[in-house]
Formats: sequence, C-alpha cells, structure tokens
Amino acid sequence: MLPLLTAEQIRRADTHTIQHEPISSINLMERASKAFVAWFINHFPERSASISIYCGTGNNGGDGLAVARLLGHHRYLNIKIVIARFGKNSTADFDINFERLIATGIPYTEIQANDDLPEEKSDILIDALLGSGLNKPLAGDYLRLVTYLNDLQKTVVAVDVPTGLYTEGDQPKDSVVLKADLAITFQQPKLSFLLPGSGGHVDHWQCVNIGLDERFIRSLDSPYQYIEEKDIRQMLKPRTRFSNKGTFGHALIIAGQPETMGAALLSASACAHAGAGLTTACIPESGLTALNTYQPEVMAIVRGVKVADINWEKFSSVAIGPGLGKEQDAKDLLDDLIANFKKPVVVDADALNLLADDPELLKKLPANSILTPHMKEFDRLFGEHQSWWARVRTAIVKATELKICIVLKNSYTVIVTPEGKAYFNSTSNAAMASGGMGDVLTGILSALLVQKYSPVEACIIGCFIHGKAGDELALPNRMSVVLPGKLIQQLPLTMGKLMG
Ligand SMILES: NC(=O)C1=CN([C@@H]2O[C@H](COP(=O)(O)OP(=O)(O)OC[C@H]3O[C@@H](n4cnc5c(N)ncnc54)[C@H](OP(=O)(O)O)[C@@H]3O)[C@@H](O)[C@H]2O)[C@H](O)CC1
Ligand SMILES: [K+]
Repeated sequence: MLPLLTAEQIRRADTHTIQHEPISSINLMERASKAFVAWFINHFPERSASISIYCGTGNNGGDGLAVARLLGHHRYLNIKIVIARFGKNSTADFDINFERLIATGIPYTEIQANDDLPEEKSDILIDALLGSGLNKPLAGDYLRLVTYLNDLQKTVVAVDVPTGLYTEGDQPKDSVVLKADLAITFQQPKLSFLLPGSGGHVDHWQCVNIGLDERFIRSLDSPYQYIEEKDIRQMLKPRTRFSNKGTFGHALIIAGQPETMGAALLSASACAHAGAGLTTACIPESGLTALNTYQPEVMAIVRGVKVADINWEKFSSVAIGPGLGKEQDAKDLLDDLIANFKKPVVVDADALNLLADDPELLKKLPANSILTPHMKEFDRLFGEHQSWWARVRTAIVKATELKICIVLKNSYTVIVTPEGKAYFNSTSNAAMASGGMGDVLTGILSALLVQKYSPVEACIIGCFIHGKAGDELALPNRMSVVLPGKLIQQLPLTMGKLMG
C-alpha cells in the first residue's frame, strides 16, 4: 500500500528526510527536479519542442527553475522561463536555483503584479507556479495569469500539483485551477487527484519517487492508502490440490425482478467465475429459464408472492440487492436476512435504498457487512453531500460507527473499513462505465467472502480484480466499451495471473 499524505504530513516527511537521511533541502529539490525531468523526457523526447516554464517564487517555483536548467543540460534548446514575482518573498531554495539558472545563461522573463502578461507561443507549458503550499484560492495576479493560460488550451505539465488545486480537502466552489494534461507528482498521488470533481483538473498523473523516508511515512499511519498490485499478489491465496467445492463455500445472491433479471444473472455468474464453490441465486420464477441457460452452474431458489423460505444456515455469505426492486417482497427478504443471518452480508443497489428508508434496520446489519453504494445511493443513505471529500469523511464516520465496510464506487473506488481506513483502488477505466458493472462487483465480493477472505480483504481484492479485468480488456480495445458479461469471462484469467 502506498500511504497517501496530506500537505502538512508531506511537509513533515520532507523535514524528517532532510534531518535524518541527511540531505540538504536544496539537494532534495534537485533530486525531485531530476525525477520530474526523467519522466518528462520519456514523454516529450522531442528536443526542439517549444516549452515555457512558469515559476512562482516558492519551492514549487524553485523546482521549475531547476527543471529548466536540467532540461537545458539534456539539450532542450527551445525553452522559455517566466518568473511570476507577484509578492516580495521567495524561498531560500528558489533563490539558489535562480542563481544557478543565471549561471547557465538561459534567458528568462519576470512579471510583476499588474504587469501585462507575455505573449505565449510555446506548445508545452510547465506549471511550477504554486504546488502543495497553496493555502488560499487563486486571486488577483495569479488568477489573471492562470485564467489566461487556461484559455490558451496548450499542453500543460504540472510540477507536483496543478496551480490552484488543494492536495486534499474541499476544493472551494468556483475556484480556478491551471488544468493539467499531466501532473508529475512527488512521492505519492495527491488525494485530490483520486476524487471526482477535484481529479477533473488532472487528466493524467504520474508519481515519481523522490526518496522521502518511507519508514517515517509509514509511522504517520495515514488513514488513506493507495492499493498496489503487489498488495493483491500477497493477499490472493492460490488453490491447493486437495480442495473441493466445499472448500470454497456457498454463496447466495438475492437479486432480480422479471424486468431486471440481467442484474441477477450478472451477479450470480460473476460469483461463480470469481471462485465460489457453490452459487445459488434467489430469483423470481420467471427468471429460471434464463438462469439455467446463461449460467447452468448456478442453483436457484425461487421466490414468488410469499417470501422464500430460506435455510440461511446453508450459506457462508449472502448478497442482496441487484435488480431486486423495492416492493414488499424485497423488504421482507431483507428483514428476514438481517434477522436470521449473522455473518457479513453484501448489500447493493435496491437493498441499499431499502436500508436508506429504514435507518433502524441499517443499524442491525451483521458486523463487517459490506455496502456498495454509488454516489447517489450513498447520499440517500447518509444525506446529501456537496463534495466527494465530504463523502469520504462521512464514510469513515459511518463505517466506524456501524462497524461495516463501505465500498464507495467511483473511478478510484474508496473502500472504507470499520477501523476507519480508506483504501483507494487503483484499477478500472472509463470503458467500464456501463450498466451491470456494479452487479458484477457484488458477485465478486460474495465469492471472495465465501472463500474465507476477511470482509476488508474481499473489498480490496474484489475492487482491484474487477478493475484489473476491465483494464486488461480495455487496453487492446483502445479503451472502447467493456461489457460486464465479458469482464466476468476475464475474471479467472486475471485472478490466475495475480496468483502466479
Ligand atoms: N516533499 C516534497 O514533495 C518536496 C516538494 N518540493 C516542492 O515544494 C513545493 C511546495 O513548496 P512551498 O514553498 O511549500 O509552496 P508553494 O511553492 O506551493 O507556494 C509558495 C507560497 O505561495 C503562497 N501561496 C499559497 N497560496 C497562494 C495563493 N493562492 N496565491 C498566492 N500565493 C499563495 C504561500 O506563501 P504565503 O506566505 O502567502 O502563505 C506559499 O508558501 C511542492 O509542491 C514541490 O513542488 C521540493 O522541491 C522537494 C520536496
Ligand atoms: K504547480
């Protein structure tokens, strides 16, 4: 896991590294700038490209000056530097890099408060105006300059953080950010890159290691973590030779209405493909033929006008919700489940909406159960939120209070645990944005629970493999559509590769 730090924690990690490695702060800046340049060169190898580097007078600007000098060493010959001296202050490391730049003879322009803005003809802009030191929304000269640069619609590469973007917390409404095509960011992705809304200011980001003290970073015990493939490789247990269908548990998926049988089929099929020993679907009678045709491996319990009489004991885990509807029979089943089943359950879709209508029932969920809401379902459950940051904060409070896992679905799905940790999933892509993907995730989570992964492990592994299978399918397809049914077929392959 990669710990995700707040700006204040980054500053502490910085100070600690400087004191204990030890390394001087100017050399740490040089190391960061070299890491930036190494990645930049890979992406923009054309030495004759016209590049303008916009520098503030803090350490982000200091990085910008060092980057200019280093690009010069790498024979980028068409570089322009613009220093925005809007205030009186500059940092010591900015000043040192300014001296070093002058020594190279690379020309630069300075603009001051209220100056006319220089004409900009370069194709690529490097943004080193402000970074993680942002402490108020852009206003005055910064706002004027950033608005001007945004309007030019050039390719923008941000140093560490786009100017105007907070690294975490609520991005003030209507605040202006210098939109980046790419942010080359130091040590760890910034929390704001991972949330819809703020993340929209960064088309792509790439993290480069600048050698901050990892032991110290871990000691900060950040509640926010970024899931990496190596974590999944460590967690996934390979199947041993002397195992049988009983070893891998029996999952029950309560889903589907006559008009929404697809949701039940997708969930049940995903559950079987993600390795449940046995899968039973509790569906309306009219769906039987479809189930037997689409996935003959899945067994059925038929539910009709009266509540199905389910022997809950038989199942190692139960999922409820996909395509279930909100009629009385669905509510009765949910009541019956919560009254009689004491192991963690997976609650999705319509069952989440039923819980939203009955907060007392929500409180009775078995400990460590998993809720898988998308944004609207989340807000129905826990109230309207103005931002994703606020949603994540609420999820932490509610998961701890209710002793459950909340899988808050979005492009970087956030898994919040009963201990109050928030894990950001690192897989998935826009090609997966189609109806039925959530039903597949529910099936995968059930399959992992019955295979005796803990609920937190099931969420972490489940979200990762769901997204990873989607990535594997989307990549050769130029990120075109990935349908849920196709993704299900891919699951055993994806899981196998991660176990190997
Ligand atoms: N560990 C690392 O990741 C390293 C990062 N480096 C780089 O350092 C910057 C952060 O540098 P810092 O000097 O702390 O901050 P900035 O350069 O982002 O900002 C400078 C000052 O600007 C003022 N400020 C803040 N918000 C605004 C605003 N909206 N308008 C105008 N001015 C603003 C503020 O000063 P005040 O005195 O006004 O409070 C900032 O201090 C990081 O992003 C990396 O690029 C290191 O190079 C290596 C280690
Ligand atoms: K920047």
